[in-house]
Amino acid sequence: MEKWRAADRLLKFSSRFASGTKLTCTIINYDHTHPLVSECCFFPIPFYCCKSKQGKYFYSVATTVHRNPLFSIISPDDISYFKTLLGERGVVQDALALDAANTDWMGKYRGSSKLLLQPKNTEEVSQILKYCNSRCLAVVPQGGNTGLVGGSVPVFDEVIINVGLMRNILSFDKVSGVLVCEAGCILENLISFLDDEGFIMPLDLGAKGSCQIGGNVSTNAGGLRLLRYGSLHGSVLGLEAVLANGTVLDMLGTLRKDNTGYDLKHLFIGSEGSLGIVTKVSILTPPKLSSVNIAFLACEDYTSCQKLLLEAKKKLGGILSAFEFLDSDAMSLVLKHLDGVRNPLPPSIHNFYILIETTGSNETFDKENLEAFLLHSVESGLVANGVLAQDINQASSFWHIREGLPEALMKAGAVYKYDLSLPLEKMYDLVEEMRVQIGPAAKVVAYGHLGDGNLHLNISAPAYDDNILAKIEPFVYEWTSKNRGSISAEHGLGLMKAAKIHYSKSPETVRLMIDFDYCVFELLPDTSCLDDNHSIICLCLSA
Ligand SMILES: O=C(O)CC[C@@H](O)C(=O)O
Ligand SMILES: [Zn+2]
Repeated sequence: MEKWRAADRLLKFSSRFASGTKLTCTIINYDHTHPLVSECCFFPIPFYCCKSKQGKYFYSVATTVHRNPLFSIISPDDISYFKTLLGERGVVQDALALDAANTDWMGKYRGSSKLLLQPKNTEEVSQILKYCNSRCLAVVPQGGNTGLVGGSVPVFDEVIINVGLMRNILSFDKVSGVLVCEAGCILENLISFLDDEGFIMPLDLGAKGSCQIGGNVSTNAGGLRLLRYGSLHGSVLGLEAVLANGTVLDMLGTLRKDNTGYDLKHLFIGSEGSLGIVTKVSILTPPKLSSVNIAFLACEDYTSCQKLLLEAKKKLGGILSAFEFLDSDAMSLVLKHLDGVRNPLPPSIHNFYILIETTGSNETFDKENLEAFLLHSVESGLVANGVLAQDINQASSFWHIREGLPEALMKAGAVYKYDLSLPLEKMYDLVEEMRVQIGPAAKVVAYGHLGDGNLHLNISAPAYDDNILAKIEPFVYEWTSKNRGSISAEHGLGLMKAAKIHYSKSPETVRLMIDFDYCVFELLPDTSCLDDNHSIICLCLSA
């Protein structure tokens, strides 16, 4: 009987979910003979919790190809209900718009939703969720759909709820620097609003032109300024969220200090929409500092990059606002595939490139400080070559090299993306070992936020190929786990890594997450559980 334990546990969990909850399940290292899992081992499978007419809960499993017939299909009555609730504009059934919403930014994950809903306020979000819950309609929350791990698109035909029409800035307090806004605000719009007010967002990332702040918060997006301003767990002072059953949770505080009980907002930051839909956010923003300086440097070895980071922290201190790196393969790729990009340090290609940004309030001092740092780094042999941006255009051309990498990779062909946190001293060992592991079949391209230990390991190949994938995984996850890294530094788990959580979280931690979610939220989030044999059963809430 031992061998049925994983499946039994799955069954036990299923009775805990609200009827209509759709889950994705992957069973790893488990006996293939159980009827439940025999056909679906090693694949994420949709898993539905249903309520029978007698009120008894049961589960039903479909393969990745077949949709579970027990799960409700959108009916004309549902459409009428949503049109009455949201108006024509809020109910999108147009094929082109749906295709865009069903497909992730990389074109790698694709759902088949027939319905996209666009609520205009929290009450509408609440009504939608209450209705979908009662009708057994699966939903998937979506922001700007810029995610890289398949977390923002439907797995099958879930109703997509996009809060993009909820884009009002509700208040801004100059003295405290607290901005309160709706979840659908585009990050770049918030950045320019704050710029006019003399403030900045503590968050900046390449996808700023289309990502939404609700999605940023739900995925705990890291980005380029984390080194200076910390993670969103520090900057987000409050939020409002709607649970799967329609309950609105008002946690929209604007206070820096509030020690009254558990700080529940933190559960929503980074929970990838699994606990509910974030509808409003209050965020602490720092004042804009007048002097921004950027240097683009080259190092010949990874040890020098690490030493340079330490020196930068010591010599530039509080004004250091970014420390990004790319290796020579990343540089070659960006030069080849992005129009108008040129190497600021011609003519030769160096092994590593570092972008250092300082942000301060004393223009003369800050510039001289960075110049002196650069000079000293060249003299001491840490830096092979370097250049300081002379104007804003040159500064943005430096940033373009780093921020343009995801786009350059897309242009180069197929790409396998890994977003890892690793101890700094080990980080580049993985890249080198991966090169040996992969051989000539693909290019291993490394870049990332060196200042906060976040490596973006990208494997670029002419086309997707299972043989290449088999060389990458589970090697990359095992390596990361062995070195006590995280398999998701800032992109989240999504569909890509929901089943891999055990590489970064202990069985006890994962089990606590699940038990907690059941007790408090009466649902299961995008997470995993372990059976008693330490096989992994991963469950990922889509509704
Ligand atoms: O392309 C990637 O792997 C990382 C994307 C993004 O997080 C970045 O830092 O540019
Ligand atoms: Zn990043």
